[in-house]
Amino acid sequence: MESIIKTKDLTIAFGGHVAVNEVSVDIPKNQFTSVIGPNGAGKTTFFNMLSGQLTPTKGQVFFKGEDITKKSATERARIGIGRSFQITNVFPNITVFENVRLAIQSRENVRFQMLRHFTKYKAFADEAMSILETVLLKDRAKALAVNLSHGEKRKLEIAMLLALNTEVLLLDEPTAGMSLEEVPAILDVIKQIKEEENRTIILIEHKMDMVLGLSDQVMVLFNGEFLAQGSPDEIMENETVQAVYIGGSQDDKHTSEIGTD
Ligand SMILES: Nc1ncnc2c1ncn2[C@@H]1O[C@H](COP(=O)(O)OP(=O)(O)OP(=O)(O)O)[C@@H](O)[C@H]1O
Repeated sequence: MESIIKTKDLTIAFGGHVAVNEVSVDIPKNQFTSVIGPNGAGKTTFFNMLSGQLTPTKGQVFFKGEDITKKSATERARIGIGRSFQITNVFPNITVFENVRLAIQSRENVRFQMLRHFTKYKAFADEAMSILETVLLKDRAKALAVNLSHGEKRKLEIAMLLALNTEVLLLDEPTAGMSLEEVPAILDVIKQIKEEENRTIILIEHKMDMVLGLSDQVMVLFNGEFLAQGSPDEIMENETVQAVYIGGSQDDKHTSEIGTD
């Protein structure tokens, strides 16, 4: 299987604490890979090193064979690695539509300077509406971002990530904090993206049922260490994974399935 992202001995320490320890993995191209592991396993820290928000203490990140370890998050977005925006990147006092349109415009400005004439504006506007339709947020296009529910804000984050139009989408717990009614809608969105677009999706998720239903590949981290990688079935059958993660105490199990953040 062709890999798109590769890590070699990826390590980061905060003070004396090693949060990610010598993780070497291949993330397959055009596949859906989920990163799972109990709270504090190092999932978000690992993601931050893929997206360029954090610089590793040791080790390397490769994208299509190129060493990108020293590239900034902006440079990585430009070459094709996009990460779901935190809500701080959304302008609260403009509409949902305008947020997405501006994200598209910023993407285009990054690639080439363009004249802002009406046809270009219309192309951006049409694309923004199409993305909002994909993420099931078209009905809220005219709402101010500040007035969205938590679940709608997560959808807007995904919309803005799609607006970047990157080859790789990094999604960090897209359903975190959502109400139970909102989760299926966002699952549909992710399924739709997976089925319709030729993209590599890498997702951090606590909800095991979601991971198993959506993923082609699952990667397990535990205490900052790489534990296993394989198909959902292989991961479920892996005895080490069962011992430290799935078969943990009821409290651990609850935490890993439901998530706390
Ligand atoms: N900036 C930081 N400074 C110090 N310690 C950090 C920092 N970021 C993460 N850590 C520590 O690194 C470890 C891994 O954290 P990380 O957030 O990556 O785990 P996680 O698997 O994403 O957890 P969760 O599922 O709870 O989000 C934790 O022990 C955390 O406290």
